[in-house]
Order: sequence, then structure tokens, then C-alpha cells
Amino acid sequence: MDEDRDLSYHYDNAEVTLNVSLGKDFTEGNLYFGDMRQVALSEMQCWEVEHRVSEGLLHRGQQMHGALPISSGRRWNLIVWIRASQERNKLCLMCNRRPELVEGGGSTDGFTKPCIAPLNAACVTINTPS
Ligand SMILES: O=C(O)CCC(=O)C(=O)O
Ligand SMILES: [Fe+2]
Repeated sequence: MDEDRDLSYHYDNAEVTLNVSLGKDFTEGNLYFGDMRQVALSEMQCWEVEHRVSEGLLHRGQQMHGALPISSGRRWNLIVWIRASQERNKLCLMCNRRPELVEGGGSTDGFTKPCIAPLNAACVTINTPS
């Protein structure tokens, strides 16, 4: 709390993300979006999206995005990362490999083992739009 004034460019470990602006009072701090994570950062275009308080924004989790710095106030958001096991069982978004599945009970379709690969540095590069 009180420390994160912005959020660098990244993609989410989710198929779809819901981002709801809860307020409170803040200035600046817009979201920005780029292409899907597979596009080279050097070729990516970014655009800014105004995110008004009480509005929800639904985006693909693998679309690159970030939050610009706020210049005053406090910015609260509700973030819901929505994951689909059918998709995630095919590919781990964090290491780009097919995950090993652990048997689940009942009607589950498997759970992934913890990912041991280091985070891809390209995913956490700070690259704010000009
Ligand atoms: O601060 C925001 O609105 C973005 C948050 C976000 O992208 C995340 O938590 O994955
Ligand atoms: Fe995110």
C-alpha cells in the first residue's frame, strides 16, 4: 500500500482479466495496452485507455498492458484473473511449456505442477508509451 504508483508492462497468467476501477480519488494512472505477448516488444504499439471509476474493463490476459503512474491520490482496482484449465493444460503462459498434469480426484481434468521456470525477463520490461 502507498508504494506502487504504476505497474510496468506485463501480461497476466490468465486467459481473461477483469479490471474494475474502484476509485478512490486519483489523477492520471490510465491503463495502456499493446499487442498480444507473442509480438516483439520492438514492434509493439501501445495505446492509452481511460479507465473511469466504477467501470470494468475486460481484456485478454495475454495482451500486454500496464498502468501509468498516478500523480496524486489513491487508485484502487479489483482485478479478477480468469483461468480456463482446458487452455492452461496445453501451455503454461509463464514458461511456454506444456505443463505436467497431476491427477485430480472426481471430474477434474488435472492440475498443473508448480512452474519451476524463471520468469521471462521480456515480460517484465518497463516500456511505457510516449
Ligand atoms: O493497476 C491496474 O489497473 C492493472 C493491474 C494489472 O494489470 C494486474 O494486476 O495484472
Ligand atoms: Fe495485469
